[in-house]
Amino acid sequence: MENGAARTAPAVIVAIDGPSGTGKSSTSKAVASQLGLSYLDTGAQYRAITWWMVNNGIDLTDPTAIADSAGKAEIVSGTDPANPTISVDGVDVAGPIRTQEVTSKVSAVSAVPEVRARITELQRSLAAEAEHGIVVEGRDIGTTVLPDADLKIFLTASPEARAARRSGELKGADVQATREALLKRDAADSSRKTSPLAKADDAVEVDTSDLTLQQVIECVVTLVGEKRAAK
Ligand SMILES: Nc1ncnc2c1ncn2[C@@H]1O[C@H](COP(=O)(O)OP(=O)(O)OP(=O)(O)O)[C@@H](O)[C@H]1O
Ligand SMILES: Nc1ccn([C@H]2C[C@H](O)[C@@H](COP(=O)(O)O)O2)c(=O)n1
Repeated sequence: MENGAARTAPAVIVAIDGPSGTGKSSTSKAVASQLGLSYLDTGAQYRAITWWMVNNGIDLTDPTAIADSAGKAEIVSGTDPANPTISVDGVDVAGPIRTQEVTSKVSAVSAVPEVRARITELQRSLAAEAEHGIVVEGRDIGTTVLPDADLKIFLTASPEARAARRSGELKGADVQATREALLKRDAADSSRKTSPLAKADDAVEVDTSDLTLQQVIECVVTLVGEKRAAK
């Protein structure tokens, strides 16, 4: 659908969840662009708060210290799918939040209930402000952040496919080590007490292991079209 046509369609809220490397960001950004919707990468928000805590010397082995500083950083997300942005206290952190250090620490920070409450509030207000609708991707969007979303998708892929994708991105990183790191983060994200990574009962599960990115995008665009037609 052209963007002009999308503007006349009813606003739609799409939640896309799933483990790391299943294609959430790539799919969500493309679907939002194609349909004229806003786009929110919630993982970037958890990474941003983790980056702030690392930079401010917070002891990340101490959940109380994490909880005490959960409200201190000002996190701002730009929701244009053509130019998604993320800043902390006015500093563009799009690059720094992707370091190995932040990646290895984000699960510990995002497991703390006070952090989740703060970030969930931000996510809900961004979704409420999105005039034409929004695609929000993460781990708990369909189950917790936006339980009334019009469409919920849960993307999966085999650990092998996900590791191969990520190793390609990291230019020759060891596939086995990448696979272990992905599985370790998934285990931590799935086993935390507060809003763990989980498929909502009413989510559509899409296994992307043997699909091209384009096929996944087309599948989600079709599902959004069906939901809109039924509205
Ligand atoms: N269906 C697909 N086939 C092949 N490669 C894909 C597919 N989907 C995504 N990719 C590639 O896999 C990599 C990871 O995708 P993406 O960042 O969208 O995943 P993600 O689920 O958002 O991961 P994370 O949760 O870790 O941020 C990217 O390089 C992307 O281009
Ligand atoms: N809704 C969300 C989104 C992300 N997280 C946490 C768990 C992830 O390991 C981390 C980074 O996410 P990514 O950039 O890999 O998508 O953030 C979460 O707990 N809830």
